[in-house]
Amino acid sequence: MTRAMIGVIGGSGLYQMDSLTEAEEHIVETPFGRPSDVVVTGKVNGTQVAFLARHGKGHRLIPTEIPYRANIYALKSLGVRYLISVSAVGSLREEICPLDMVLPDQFIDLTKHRISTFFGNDTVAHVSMARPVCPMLSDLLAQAIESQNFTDLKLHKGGTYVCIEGPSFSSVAESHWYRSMGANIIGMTNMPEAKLAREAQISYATLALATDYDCWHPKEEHVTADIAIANLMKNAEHAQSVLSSAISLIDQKRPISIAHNALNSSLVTPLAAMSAEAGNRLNILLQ
Ligand SMILES: CSC[C@H]1O[C@H](OP(=O)(O)O)[C@H](O)[C@@H]1O
Ligand SMILES: Nc1ncnc2[nH]cnc12
Repeated sequence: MTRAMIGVIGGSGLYQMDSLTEAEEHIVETPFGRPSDVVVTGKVNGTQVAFLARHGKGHRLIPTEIPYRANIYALKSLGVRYLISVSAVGSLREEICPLDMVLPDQFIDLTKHRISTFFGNDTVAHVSMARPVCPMLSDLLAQAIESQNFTDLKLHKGGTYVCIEGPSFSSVAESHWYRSMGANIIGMTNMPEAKLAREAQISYATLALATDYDCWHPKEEHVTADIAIANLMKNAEHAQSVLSSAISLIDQKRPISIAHNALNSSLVTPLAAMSAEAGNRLNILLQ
């Protein structure tokens, strides 16, 4: 099967990569089931990339239903070492306007119904999530955004993404509560995705695209799916050009990431003490 060092997970509004040539679709089976959709491999400016639509083509999966483990495992089994997550988010800050881009560097996980680890069943590991985003990868995304000279949006480097279970949007009280926690943006999908990427030793960074002001803002309309979707289309167009440029930069620089050897200091169960089945299951993550 074709291998790719760089992976892209496309969120709401981003169901394919326009710049991908020589596209091949792969139905990937994993010990954690099938991913959200086929993984599409192909070339962007000559660099091999693997793309996966997080909600499936046609947006069929609510955030709770997304097979996060299968998605990350499938990408890792295709050779992915750098993963760009593209996500629609609500803004929890006045200065982050709809259409702006944010490169979050922290997450708060408020999800309730998702399995957030590959471990268990005979294997124990505790990875560090102190710095969940790879700073070098995020810097390359920033360079790619700046190289586009967008005039209609701002880039915000850093910030905290609070991840809720959804699929309903928040109440006004919750929205104020997230602001009081110090969160800057809100979404429903980056957890447990970022945790699983770390367990799979994949460098992870999010390109967050603001669609709305959630519902805390005294003057702006409370978010609805229609409001978010109206901005998603413009955001997706911006994201396509950023991705092409970021992929070339990542291929040139291939930055070292703490994620790449995250399991060196985190695996508690010695490989020799695991069952053969558990060892095989984790083999891909350990590569
Ligand atoms: C259609 S707006 C709400 C939807 O968009 C975000 O998804 P993604 O991160 O995949 O772009 C948000 O988390 C919700 O799932
Ligand atoms: N306000 C919001 N809350 C949660 N997820 C979102 N995705 C886009 N806007 C959002």
